[in-house]
Amino acid sequence: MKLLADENMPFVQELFGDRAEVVTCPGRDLRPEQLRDIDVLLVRSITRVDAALLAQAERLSFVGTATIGCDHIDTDLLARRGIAFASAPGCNKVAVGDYVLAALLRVAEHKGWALQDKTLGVVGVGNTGAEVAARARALGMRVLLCDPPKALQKTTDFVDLQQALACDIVSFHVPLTRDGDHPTWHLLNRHAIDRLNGDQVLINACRGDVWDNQALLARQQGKAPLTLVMDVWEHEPEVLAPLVPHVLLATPHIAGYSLEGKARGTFALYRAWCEQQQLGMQLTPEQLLPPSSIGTIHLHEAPDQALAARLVRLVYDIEQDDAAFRQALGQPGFFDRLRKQYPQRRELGSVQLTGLTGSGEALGFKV
Ligand SMILES: NC(=O)C1=CN([C@@H]2O[C@H](COP(=O)(O)OP(=O)(O)OC[C@H]3O[C@@H](n4cnc5c(N)ncnc54)[C@H](O)[C@@H]3O)[C@@H](O)[C@H]2O)C=CC1
Ligand SMILES: O=C(O)C(=O)[C@H](O)COP(=O)(O)O
Repeated sequence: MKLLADENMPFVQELFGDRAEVVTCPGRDLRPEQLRDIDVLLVRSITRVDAALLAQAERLSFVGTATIGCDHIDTDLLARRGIAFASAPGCNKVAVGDYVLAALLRVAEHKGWALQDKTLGVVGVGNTGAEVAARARALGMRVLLCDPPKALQKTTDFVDLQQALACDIVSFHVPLTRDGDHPTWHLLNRHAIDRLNGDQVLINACRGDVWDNQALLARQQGKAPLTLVMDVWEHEPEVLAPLVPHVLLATPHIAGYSLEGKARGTFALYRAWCEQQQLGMQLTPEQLLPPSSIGTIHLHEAPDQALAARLVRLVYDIEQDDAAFRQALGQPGFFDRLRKQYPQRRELGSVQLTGLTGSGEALGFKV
């Protein structure tokens, strides 16, 4: 049994190594001939799995992506060819929650805002969007939810996109889709961008193509620029460089890059593959993770916005990611290099709060 995995996927050897010969490679450059003798293919979001890539993959019986998004996989093709497929829904939703929480706190500092007076619109209320909504409520924000596919099921109160786009801060958490009843490609188009006011904040931690980046650049070069947080970019790994100086926080598609999130991603594929092979699992995700270097923090006051910002920064400093991005921008291959060499990042939940913990748990910490 031969397994080929993206080199940026941790714990593959630990999980699969006893049962398969594991080889790794850069996911962006995978070529059809490399799949000739491969039984199991494990990828991340940068590998397009389509007819061209699988043209010589005659032995392939399992494809897994250690990601939430699946827009890079031709799942119909896999089904037609009888190749089992697994993704990792929700694997890094906590990391995305941590990222957006850190972004909200930085935005508030930048604008001098008390977040409890502000409204957040969440566009796409699945695993990551719900996580973000919960963190924002813990900060005392009013949260409006926009999810037309879910609104059809009427499970809770939803607003339409126009209402969501009227919020002080709008955070996007939709899959990238180009057709169907609710396509998300350029959901934030020129028309929507033109209707926003200059005091508003937009966050994109889902897929770059959900926002029209050229239209945003035109807006940012005008009289009333928006405050932008961008983890994802149209045409990655390319970035519309002139847009970057107009972005408050710019990062290279790492919102989901906690160690825990990556471990859960690989583990989800391990579980699916074990089920397909009718094998028992030899490890749990917890066994893969080292202890957090911070450990426990004792609080003498319940976290308000300022203390929350300090606590979050101790565990995840989003400004460091932004600074690394700006420093490397323009260097050849900078986007993928930053992702490949991304420092080990732990989730807020790896830190235990004791004492006056207040909303600590809802913010994502362990209490
Ligand atoms: N930047 C990063 O590192 C990460 C990015 N992602 C991206 O975020 C996306 C969302 O992740 P999850 O929340 O886990 O997915 P999910 O599938 O749990 O939720 C997506 C939600 O979006 C809703 N939706 C679909 N079309 C919509 C539309 N036109 N308007 C409003 N809502 C719409 C769906 O009904 C669903 O509730 C993923 O598909 C992935 O592309 C996910 C993880 C990390
Ligand atoms: O899970 C997703 O969907 C993501 O966007 C991933 O967190 C991105 O990571 P890579 O697969 O691009 O390494």
